[in-house]
Amino acid sequence: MLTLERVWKSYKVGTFGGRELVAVRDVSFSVGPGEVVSLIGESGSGKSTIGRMVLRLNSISRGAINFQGRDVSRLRGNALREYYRQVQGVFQDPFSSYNPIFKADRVLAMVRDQFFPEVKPATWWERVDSTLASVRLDPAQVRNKYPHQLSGGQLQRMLIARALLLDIDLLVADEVISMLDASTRIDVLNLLADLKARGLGVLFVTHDLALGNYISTKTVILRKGVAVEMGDTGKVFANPQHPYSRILLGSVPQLHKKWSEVAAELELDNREVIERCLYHEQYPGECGQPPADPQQPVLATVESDHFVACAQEGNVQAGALAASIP
Ligand SMILES: Nc1ncnc2c1ncn2[C@@H]1O[C@H](COP(=O)(O)OP(=O)(O)OP(=O)(O)O)[C@@H](O)[C@H]1O
Repeated sequence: MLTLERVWKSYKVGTFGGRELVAVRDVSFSVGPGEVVSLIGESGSGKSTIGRMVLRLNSISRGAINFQGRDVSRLRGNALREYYRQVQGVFQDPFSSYNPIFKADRVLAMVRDQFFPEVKPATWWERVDSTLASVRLDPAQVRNKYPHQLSGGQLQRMLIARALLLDIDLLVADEVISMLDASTRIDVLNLLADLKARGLGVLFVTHDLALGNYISTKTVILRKGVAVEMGDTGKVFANPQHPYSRILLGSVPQLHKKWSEVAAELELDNREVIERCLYHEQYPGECGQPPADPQQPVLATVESDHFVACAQEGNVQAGALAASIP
């Protein structure tokens, strides 16, 4: 359904945009129907940039994102409108996604006006009510409310309901859980599991390993814009191969640990001697050096549905080395 093929993103930064920051480097993966794919990584690893490129909120510097066989960056007019009917995003801060002066009713009416003008109002409102009920919202309680009269969890579920009304195929869920309180978190997580069961694909952006492990079928571990390891969630979590993933996933059982503590350990790892590079056991070349053949795959196979990058990828040294787009 959704495929990223060797996607890069660089931002112009610094005074007058004189410097380039490579936020995403040569990342490829796919999301199929009924699949939840977690993008996991620390702050600044490029997770949101990938989500935003999928939603066309950021352009792609190199590579391609295809949805149902069509290059997303080439969609225009009706084809683009149809894309947004099929692919929607929900973000961390549900408050910022609403116009504060629009009641929920008005937002939901706009979906009909924009995408389904042929549906009769009575039929539309029946559809709205059953969709709200399906995300465990009481239509009578939420439809006539302004955003500030609803809780974060209710707003988040409203956004998911809006996406469902569009009958989407793919949801980009960017840190949708982080701002919610504990009981609402479980609700929204269970809702995402329902979506998976209905056959929707979900790109689940998170810095929370336990959440990623709980919800996803596939995991992509990002560091400094590089996918250092990816594959079937069970396999990646049970048998991590990249030095970064090993420390990162080694911290999963210690759920009390703060991200900053894990990050401090990871910085230590940068100075560790890398004993084994599975990637270079499969492909010729030297760790940390760009391959002679740019077409060479960026990940080696660990086992079926489980892939790993060079052990130096994503490290400080390698990041500096590959700072420019070829
Ligand atoms: N519009 C922008 N202009 C310049 N640099 C940007 C822009 N957006 C993101 N970046 C940079 O790109 C890198 C990746 O950012 P991104 O937001 O994708 O990371 P992230 O993994 O989602 O982080 P977080 O979990 O903190 O949201 C960071 O170094 C960030 O500072």
